[in-house]
Amino acid sequence: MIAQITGGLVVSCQALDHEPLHSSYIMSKMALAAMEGGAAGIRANTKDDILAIKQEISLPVIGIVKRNYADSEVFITATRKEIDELLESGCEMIAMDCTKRDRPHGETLEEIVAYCREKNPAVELMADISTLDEAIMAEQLGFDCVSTTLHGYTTYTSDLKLYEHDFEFLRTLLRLIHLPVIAEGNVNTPEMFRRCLELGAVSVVVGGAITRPKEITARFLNEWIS
Ligand SMILES: CC(=O)N[C@H](C=O)[C@@H](O)[C@H](O)[C@H](O)COP(=O)(O)O
Repeated sequence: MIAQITGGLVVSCQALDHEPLHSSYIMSKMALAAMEGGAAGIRANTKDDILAIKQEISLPVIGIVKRNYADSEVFITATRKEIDELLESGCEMIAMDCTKRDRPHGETLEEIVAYCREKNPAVELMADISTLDEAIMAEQLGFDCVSTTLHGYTTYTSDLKLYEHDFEFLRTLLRLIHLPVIAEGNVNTPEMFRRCLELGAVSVVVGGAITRPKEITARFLNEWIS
């Protein structure tokens, strides 16, 4: 999948159960619109959404399952249960939280990576990281690529945004990490997308700016109110 998305745009088509567009059918049509617009791949949440998307389009899919657990802050593909669901979805790549935070039920990241590799070695693995240390850990654990997904979304990075200081965090990863680096998180404009590729990101994942019309509407209004 990495070869297919290199130099291209991956569109994240996600709507959680509290969001207005929550529906596998709507996500499949979002994915179709993204494909017709020229996207190279799709990122999607849940087995049901991925199955619906795969019925509609032929693009490769990065699959995740977001699920909250009482005993952990990890919510993106946290345990073997989510890996099983994604392996049944037919997605080409699985993205999972690659932070050092404790996972639900005491499962470890090493165990989950080994489990997934054993069950289907053809499925590529993306490490969703928030810091440089976590990206280094992803290399040691044998992930196929890293994505900046969680930069700004862990308690210890919550005051940061990916685009700050001309994508300083992304530039640091590109200098020090040998795995392909994907830019993801708050890439909100075509200019930001271009900049990430110019800097050397292998690909860019864009979500809300394309597929979350509620957020887009609010952004327009915030411009006037503030
Ligand atoms: C932190 C987290 O839960 N990120 C999620 C990861 O799959 C999605 O909610 C984001 O939409 C995706 O990362 C793309 O980012 P943005 O929507 O900012 O372009």
